Amino acid sequence: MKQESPLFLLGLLIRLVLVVAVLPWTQEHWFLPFLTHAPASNSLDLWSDFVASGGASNAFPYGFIYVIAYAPLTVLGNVIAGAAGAKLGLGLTIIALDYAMLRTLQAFGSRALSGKLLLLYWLSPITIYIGYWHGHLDILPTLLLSVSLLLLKQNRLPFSAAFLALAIAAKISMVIAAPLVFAYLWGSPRHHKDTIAYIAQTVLVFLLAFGPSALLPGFQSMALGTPELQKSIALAINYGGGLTLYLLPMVYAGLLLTIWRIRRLSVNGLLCLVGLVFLALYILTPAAPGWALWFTVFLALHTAKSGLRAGMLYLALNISFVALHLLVSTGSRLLIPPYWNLDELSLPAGLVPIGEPTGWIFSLLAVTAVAIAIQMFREQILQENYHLWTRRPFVVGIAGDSGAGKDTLSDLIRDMFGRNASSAISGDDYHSWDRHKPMWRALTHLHPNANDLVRFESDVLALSERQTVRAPHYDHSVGRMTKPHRIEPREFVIVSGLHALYPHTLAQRFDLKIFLDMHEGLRRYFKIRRDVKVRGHAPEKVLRSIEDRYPDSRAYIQPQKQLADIVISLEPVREQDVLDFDLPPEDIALRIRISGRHFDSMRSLARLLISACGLNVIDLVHDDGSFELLIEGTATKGQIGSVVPELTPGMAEHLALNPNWHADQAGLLQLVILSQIDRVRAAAGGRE
Ligand SMILES: Nc1ncnc2c1ncn2[C@@H]1O[C@H](COP(=O)(O)OP(=O)(O)O)[C@@H](O)[C@H]1O
Ligand SMILES: O=C(COP(=O)(O)O)[C@H](O)[C@H](O)COP(=O)(O)O
Repeated sequence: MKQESPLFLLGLLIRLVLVVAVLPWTQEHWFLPFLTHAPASNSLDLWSDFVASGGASNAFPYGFIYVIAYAPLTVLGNVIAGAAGAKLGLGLTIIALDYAMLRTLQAFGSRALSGKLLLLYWLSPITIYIGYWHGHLDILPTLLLSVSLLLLKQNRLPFSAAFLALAIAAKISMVIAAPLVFAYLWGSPRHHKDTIAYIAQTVLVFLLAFGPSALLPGFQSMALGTPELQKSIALAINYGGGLTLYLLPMVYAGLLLTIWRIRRLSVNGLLCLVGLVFLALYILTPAAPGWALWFTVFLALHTAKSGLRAGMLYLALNISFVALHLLVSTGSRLLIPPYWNLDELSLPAGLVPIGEPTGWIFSLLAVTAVAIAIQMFREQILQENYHLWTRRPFVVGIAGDSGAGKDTLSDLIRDMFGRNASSAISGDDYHSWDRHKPMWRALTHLHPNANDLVRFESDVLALSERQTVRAPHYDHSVGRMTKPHRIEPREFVIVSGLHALYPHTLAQRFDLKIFLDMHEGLRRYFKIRRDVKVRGHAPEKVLRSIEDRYPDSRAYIQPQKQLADIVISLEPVREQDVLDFDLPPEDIALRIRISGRHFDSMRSLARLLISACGLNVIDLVHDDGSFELLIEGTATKGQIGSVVPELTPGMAEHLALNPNWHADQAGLLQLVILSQIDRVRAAAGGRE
């Protein structure tokens, strides 16, 4: 075991002492007799055989998943050392599963959370009470479900589905988590298409894992006939006249609707909702103490990420839970002197309560649980930055002169987030006339009046409000308007165009405003090569149009630079390279010059580019707080991708499953934009 920290050793010591020194009533009267009888059973129907041998009819309402997990060490211990060995074997199995649970929780969070989870989970009075004093075996389904959610976070969907199925096969009540997982997948752009397959895999593995037990009469009567499922409607408001309001189903439906409303839930948000569902199940039904473990793992994770107030609430919940169940649930008896029977404690007789003391304690527990639920929902769902700006798209505006690289940068951004999470709209599609119209003798494309900026602005605003638009389309290969095309609203909307930042009301709507201020010689090089080779123009016509457009560029394009959050310029390292229009672009070494006002986000990028990619990065911070960053050198796609987790840890769930990172300055531009989007995310109230 890797956890040598004092807190871990303390938790392990407490567990070992309790395993040795106390015998829980549930284990003594139910679980140990059933598990030690299993080898003697002469049929697969362990449950019928056990009852026929005089065992309790409700001793082990669990299927083969539980038997496979808990029987080996229990039976081995029984063979070696009789009842004491069986108890030790079962106790060690619970500790092993508990340790796996701790490691799974630590895998969810960053390293900083590992220490907190030792305190919040490994030393939680709830987890110790349930597993070692009350003796319930709920750690198994809880662990299986948590592993399923961790695999989901790691995008390993088939394995996640399998573990979800095993969790439900282990404990049917776990099924209430399944619709939440399915709704998360359905609302996620990166996993939407995998939802049906995930559900099918879950059902298939469940049938394989649960089927063998479910076919056995003994299991049916012991496990399926129990009143457990009835408990889910136990708390109801009866209005009379046959009208009853079932509270748990109502709360559950509300949480499911929350996922539907949020559209793009993060895994953190899903974990929070699963924890809330289990918390509601515990508070709104006469739940067995073991059910509290199901929500405790999620509350521990939330508390580890939250602050002191969450910690105090979590402590109050733990204390009230243990106090309540020491009074109302079976416990243990001591196996060492003075051999006290502690399986049922009660308050001192002299205490004259007002009402039921346990009622007061349970009410305190319920109030604490509701307070935690509200805080979790607020912090992990409402405030969680994912929700803040997945309610509306994140809109990036890119302006610049003709040939400055607007469409190229738009594609580079979409390569990071994926086409199913990003949409693009181009100002070129809003030219007022086709290429060969006589109007172009009076106006250039750079003049605002030569473009339908009213419709351009209206369509961009519609997309930013999550409305689908039918945009016009200008086909550069033929030089005229063709069939309009649908643009769906996605999480990221990339707006590029000569006048993208020109309408002030439009510029205010952008979350990130970029101006491309390409080196003039390089721009001419790129524009001539593109307009001649791709758009079919004559070289002399392109050169003439560059000159003719210069006044409009100064009047309408360049002023947009002032509105930009960041100005990006591409420059040739060797000026003479761009004079040779026949020189292939890949032979031209480029340098990126960035200027803006938010240098902090650029500082961490600069540091990473130097350390991880060995690039030459010079940063200049001016007296007015603005900065310039010069980046020169080459980087492989692998280096670009390797920088991302450290540069923008909070962006992981927004990126495509397999982002298309580019090499060299195209990849560097991707990192610059990603770090700027992350900066805006953090400023919008995000954390991490
Ligand atoms: N960062 C870049 N790296 C390499 N080539 C670029 C880059 N930006 C633009 N180009 C090239 O310059 C030409 C014009 O780019 P484009 O994106 O069409 O500009 P705009 O959309 O601003 O008119 C294209 O041929 C493109 O390949
Ligand atoms: O200046 C531009 C704007 O496009 P961009 O910013 O992409 O250069 C183009 O010349 C016009 O769109 C007309 O296109 P065409 O020259 O094909 O008629």
